[in-house]
Amino acid sequence: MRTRVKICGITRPEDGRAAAMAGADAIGLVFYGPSPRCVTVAQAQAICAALPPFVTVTGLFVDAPAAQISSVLSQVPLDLLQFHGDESPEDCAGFGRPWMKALRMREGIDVAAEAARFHGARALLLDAYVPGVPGGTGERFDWSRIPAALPLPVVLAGGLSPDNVAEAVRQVQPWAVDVSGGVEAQDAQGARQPRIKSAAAMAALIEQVARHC
Ligand SMILES: O=C(O)c1ccccc1NCC(=O)[C@H](O)[C@H](O)COP(=O)(O)O
Repeated sequence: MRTRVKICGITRPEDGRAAAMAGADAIGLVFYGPSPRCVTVAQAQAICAALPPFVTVTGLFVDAPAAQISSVLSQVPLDLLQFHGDESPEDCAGFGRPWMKALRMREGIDVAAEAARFHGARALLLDAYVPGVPGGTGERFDWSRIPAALPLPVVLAGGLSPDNVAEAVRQVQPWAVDVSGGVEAQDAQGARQPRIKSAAAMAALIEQVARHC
């Protein structure tokens, strides 16, 4: 099975296109105000317009009001919703669109029970738990905590980069990997630039996935 790749936190049309050209299966658009990667509807529309076909556009929300999600859905051609907060299964299913649920791997979480609870999801996205930061943390979690047999496809997230994604794919064999900070551009001091992706890093990550899945 080929492991799919989603590049999350795209904020610029050229980065969406570069992700697609590098072979990304999906991109993520963050509709969460406090995120440094948040996009407006107009920015999201421009990114979508720049994409070739067959790239899944995912809209990410964190405990957003239903009216906000509906408003975005009426203006942006999202293929998939990603719920990254404390949404209930009913909240997630309320839009008539395919969706996946992010689980932050806090101490003691029962992933199998959560999978049963969110059985209507297309996938479970497993991400690092960092108190106070819902996502895009750049942190890894202990992949051995993922139960071997889950009833839903697993999207592995959290601190992945071209340097560790091969190990992640070998160890976890997820349906997909989801990467944000690990493919961001860096400034002269090596600090990540959250609104800019590195085309070279995206290509390197996708090549690593292709070679090791
Ligand atoms: O990217 C964000 O800023 C973000 C903010 C709030 C909730 C979720 C967010 N990102 C979700 C993603 O799907 C990321 O790809 C995932 O958390 C992994 O991020 P990273 O560790 O930086 O690769």
